[in-house]
Amino acid sequence: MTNPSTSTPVVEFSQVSLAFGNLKAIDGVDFTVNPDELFAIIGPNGAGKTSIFNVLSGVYRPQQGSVKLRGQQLLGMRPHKIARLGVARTFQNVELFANLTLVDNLMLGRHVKFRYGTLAAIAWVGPARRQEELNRAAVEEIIDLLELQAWRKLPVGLLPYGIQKRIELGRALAMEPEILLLDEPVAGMNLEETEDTARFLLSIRQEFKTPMILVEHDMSLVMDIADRVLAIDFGAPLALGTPAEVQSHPAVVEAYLGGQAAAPASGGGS
Ligand SMILES: Nc1ncnc2c1ncn2[C@@H]1O[C@H](COP(=O)(O)OP(=O)(O)OP(=O)(O)O)[C@@H](O)[C@H]1O
Repeated sequence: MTNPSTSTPVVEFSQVSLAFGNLKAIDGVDFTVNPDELFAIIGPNGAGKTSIFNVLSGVYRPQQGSVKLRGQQLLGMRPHKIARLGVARTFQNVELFANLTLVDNLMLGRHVKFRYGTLAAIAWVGPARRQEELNRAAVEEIIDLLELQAWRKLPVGLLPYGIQKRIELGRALAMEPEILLLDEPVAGMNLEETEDTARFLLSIRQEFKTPMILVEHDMSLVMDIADRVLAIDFGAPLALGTPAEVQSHPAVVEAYLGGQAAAPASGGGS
């Protein structure tokens, strides 16, 4: 596409370093995420993947570097402001309102982004009413896309784990994010649930064109669906490229397997 707004990177993460005392959680990490891109970050336990998400969402403030969302500097902004600008996130552990239903959880995702004046909301007039109709339509579209129709009635805390993870994905999507951060979306899932999740992530990209950053230990998922992969270890970048390039990169092989065999294999426990 030639439209400049679509060729500008959505995320520019430049020379970011973050230390806790002597421990370098992120050490000179650089990457960009392009519109429509499904970008993955891999690395052994403690490599710094969640810290990168925490920097992107404003939870951690790095000592060095720059983090831009569509050209706008995010460093120094509070997490709720960054969320409202369009950085949405799912967590390693499901974080939903357990007593609320699917629709209410998704509507809360909308309300993070699309607020209106308190008076208008109380009086339920004009823009507030119109916005709420739009919110509801958007939520129904997500329920259809993620095939969640069967799970409308019960509080989400009573639903199977894999469904809760899917609802959490739906809630992040309900914010119509500029970028979706997915922290181990298939952790704890069986093979069928993992394959479903891969399918839903590809559908999200196709239908909503939402750029995503995926942090995941399941290498077969990353290799199957990511456009580009960044591998890190001890906070520092090891390799950046297509899944095939990164999988066979000597530094990546060394980090995962001590150089004894070829490439991060499929399955967890990386
Ligand atoms: N708030 C903190 N205070 C001190 N150290 C921290 C903090 N957050 C992260 N770290 C450390 O920074 C390093 C990177 O942690 P991080 O959670 O980002 O790794 P990760 O790649 O996400 O690991 P995992 O795959 O196990 O989730 C680790 O050594 C971790 O102990």
